[in-house]
Amino acid sequence: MKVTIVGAGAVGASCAEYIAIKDFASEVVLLDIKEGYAEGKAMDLMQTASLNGFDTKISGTTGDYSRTANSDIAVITSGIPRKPGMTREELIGINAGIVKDVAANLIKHSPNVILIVVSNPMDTMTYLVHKITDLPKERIIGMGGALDSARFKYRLAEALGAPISDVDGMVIGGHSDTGMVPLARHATRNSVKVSEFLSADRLSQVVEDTKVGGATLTKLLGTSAWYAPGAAVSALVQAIACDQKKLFPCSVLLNGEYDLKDICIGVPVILGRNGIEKIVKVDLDQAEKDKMQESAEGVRKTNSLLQV
Ligand SMILES: NC(=O)C1=CN([C@@H]2O[C@H](COP(=O)(O)OP(=O)(O)OC[C@H]3O[C@@H](n4cnc5c(N)ncnc54)[C@H](O)[C@@H]3O)[C@@H](O)[C@H]2O)C=CC1
Ligand SMILES: O=C([O-])CC(=O)C(=O)O
Repeated sequence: MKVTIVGAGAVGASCAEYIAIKDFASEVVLLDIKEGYAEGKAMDLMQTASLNGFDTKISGTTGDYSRTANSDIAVITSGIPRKPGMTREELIGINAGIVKDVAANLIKHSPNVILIVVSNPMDTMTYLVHKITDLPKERIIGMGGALDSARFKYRLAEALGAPISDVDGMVIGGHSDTGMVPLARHATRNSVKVSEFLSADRLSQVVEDTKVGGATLTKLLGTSAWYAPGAAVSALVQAIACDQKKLFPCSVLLNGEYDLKDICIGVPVILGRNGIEKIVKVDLDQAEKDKMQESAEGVRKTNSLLQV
């Protein structure tokens, strides 16, 4: 199993580290445009192999896509992150050009690749990759919901005073400060609805804290987060590589599902060796449906800025 990660920055390197530690891939190639950067990150990570006990071979290259040839899975983490006070949508001007170029290069050398798009604004970048490539839609996956759901579980556990392993919950919708739709009505503590433990006010605080999860960390760190994003990407890569048939919310191209068409937005999917193996329909009530449509409007507004 060969995995390429383009963009050896904070998220790309974190993702490579988690993939290596989980030890399911034979090879990880890091590629960056900054001279020597991917090579340096790869060497540093390889020097953790004997300490962390993995056999995954990690290598780095400055811009040589021939080294990525025949990748099974490729992750796009190239592009600029936001600074405090910015929205993800403001990154579109620079990141659209980068993602376009990177996706074309990856597919040229690995026509059978499954692409995971991470660069922001992620739903729009995922849509862009659909527009400019002819990869089947099952092989283009945007990562956002897996991370947002992990943050939702963190906030739920905090409010409940419970261990995170007791908590389950999912976030669908757009990966943006206003567009996320945390499914609070469906969240559980060991099968019991969280509304049995939390007041409506406390639960809506959890929802709001979840939606601004990325912005909160960007303010604290001066740039956006990388550990949880890297872990979330590695979980998707593992689900595909190991044919796990796991369910994650991912940004995928919809054709009528959730009453949406010609848009990439977060919905629950089953991930396996073929990429997106199924889009899962969750029963939403009217308020949740309305939030999903509102979220889609926001994503469409950003999509309209694309020049494709
Ligand atoms: N979808 C999600 O849930 C998340 C998305 N992100 C996004 O991921 C992206 C990366 O974030 P960080 O790793 O923190 O940024 P970073 O600045 O640490 O790393 C980005 C890397 O991309 C490289 N790069 C730029 N243009 C390139 C090109 N044409 N080819 C190859 N490499 C290129 C840069 O040299 C840099 O090393 C950002 O757009 C950020 O907003 C970050 C966290 C979560
Ligand atoms: O907040 C950001 O800009 C990066 C990101 O998408 C996240 O951490 O959720």
